[in-house]
Amino acid sequence: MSMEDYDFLFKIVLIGNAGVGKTCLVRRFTQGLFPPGQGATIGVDFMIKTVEINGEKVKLQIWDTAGQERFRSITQSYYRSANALILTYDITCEESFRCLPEWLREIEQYASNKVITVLVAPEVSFDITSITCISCRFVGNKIDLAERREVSQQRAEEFSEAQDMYYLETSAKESDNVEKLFLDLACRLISEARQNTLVNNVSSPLPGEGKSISYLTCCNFN
Ligand SMILES: Nc1nc2c(ncn2[C@@H]2O[C@H](COP(=O)(O)OP(=O)(O)OP(=O)(O)O)[C@@H](O)[C@H]2O)c(=O)[nH]1
Repeated sequence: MSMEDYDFLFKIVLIGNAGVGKTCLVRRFTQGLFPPGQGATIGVDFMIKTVEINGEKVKLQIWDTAGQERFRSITQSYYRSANALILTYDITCEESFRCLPEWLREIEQYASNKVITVLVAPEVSFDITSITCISCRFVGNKIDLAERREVSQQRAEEFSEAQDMYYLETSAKESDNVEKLFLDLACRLISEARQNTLVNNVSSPLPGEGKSISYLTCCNFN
């Protein structure tokens, strides 16, 4: 991969319970489609999309992790070199929302210790007292199924405010807010890179490759 290919390269990792729609969000963004009969992700998968933002080429390496518990030890190893995490739940599945504190604990334990956001004490219903994390997005997917909604927008907003996380509701199926999710995140990462707040990382090996590649997080500081 030559450096001339892009001005920035960011690694974004999607996490959240099985079946919330992580793969569909990634495929909607990278391929512009809603895959039929999507099977569960096994371990970790990744896709790349290069976008242009304000005349600069931004390469997004998007890692789609399996939500199933049995893959957790594999997926955890991908958090550390992430520049951003997208924590996803399904608005029609209360359980996927109730598991969020567990995911936040995972982030605290396994993500980069580079502090960008300090999250404060959440609502009493959750038992996390404080957490630090890298740039995080909190996403409620499947808003096309509004009639089956189990988690109100207000509840999700309260949770995201308590955690100081940016919140967005999406539909991978209808393509609602999917571009916005990734492009806003890319903009934020560029501005963080410019402020020199991102650490240089070495990415995990690509599937099928036994070696690490050089990971350029920000080559364009002013
Ligand atoms: N109606 C609707 N269904 C969706 C949406 N996104 C995903 N789905 C469906 O939800 C199911 C699970 O989607 P996936 O993308 O495989 O979920 P995942 O989070 O990647 O699941 P794991 O790989 O097991 O972690 C599939 O049947 C999708 O068709 C959406 O925005 N709207």
